[in-house]
Amino acid sequence: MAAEPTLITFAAAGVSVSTPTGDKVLLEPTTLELTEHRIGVIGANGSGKSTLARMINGLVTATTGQVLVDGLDVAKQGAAVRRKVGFCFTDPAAQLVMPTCVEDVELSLRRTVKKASERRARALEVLERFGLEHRADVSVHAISGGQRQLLALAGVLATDPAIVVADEPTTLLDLANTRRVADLLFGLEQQLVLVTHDLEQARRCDRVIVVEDARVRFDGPAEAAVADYLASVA
Ligand SMILES: Nc1ncnc2c1ncn2[C@@H]1O[C@H](COP(=O)(O)OP(=O)(O)OP(=O)(O)O)[C@@H](O)[C@H]1O
Repeated sequence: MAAEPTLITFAAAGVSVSTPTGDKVLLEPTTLELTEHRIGVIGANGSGKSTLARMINGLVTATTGQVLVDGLDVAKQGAAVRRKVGFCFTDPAAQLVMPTCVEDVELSLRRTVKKASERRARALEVLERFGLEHRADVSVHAISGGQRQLLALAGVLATDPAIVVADEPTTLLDLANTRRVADLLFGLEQQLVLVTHDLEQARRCDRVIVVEDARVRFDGPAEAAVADYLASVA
């Protein structure tokens, strides 16, 4: 039997987010503690899902309240938090910056593997795990959209983060690649926070948060959450 994953705690206490000018509230005061293995976040476009997800690694800072990840204050210990949290963007182009696939994974490993030859070897191992070893020396622009998303995930997972936050990681993918990326995410031992419009993926989560108009509308078991969301758009 697979070992139980180590779950870290994301805790938001009275957290709200407003635009810098204060003219728009992006997240109403929210208190949450996320300790489940797989947590889904669903809701309409513009409801505030990404805002919530981005707070977990400090990409969005709370205007009020405190966000803790495994006891670390995101506002004060941002670098330590980001070492624990791997963030995967909807569009892999947002995180693929090196010319070739292997170089991009090597970039992720720069802090943890100091020796260049070891870094190359580790990056090649990571590519193999994702079925991309034959693309190692290919340009990141010359691989398919599905492969790019897998490569972006490979770069995130290469650093072995304690928690993986994925913001609509399959939105740009076809059905086969959607399944491949989703299976990979749901096969992770790490804690997963998954923002998604894919209700099948939401149903695979242990807990689902429904966001509506910058507030949590529902928070509970997957089936009940999906039913609540569907009712809200009926
Ligand atoms: N920096 C910002 N300045 C102003 N408005 C912002 C900013 N960031 C987000 N917003 C607005 O906040 C609202 C919530 O955005 P967010 O990206 O969290 O929504 P979402 O639920 O993830 O949407 P989608 O499903 O379309 O990705 C949107 O109306 C968005 O335009």
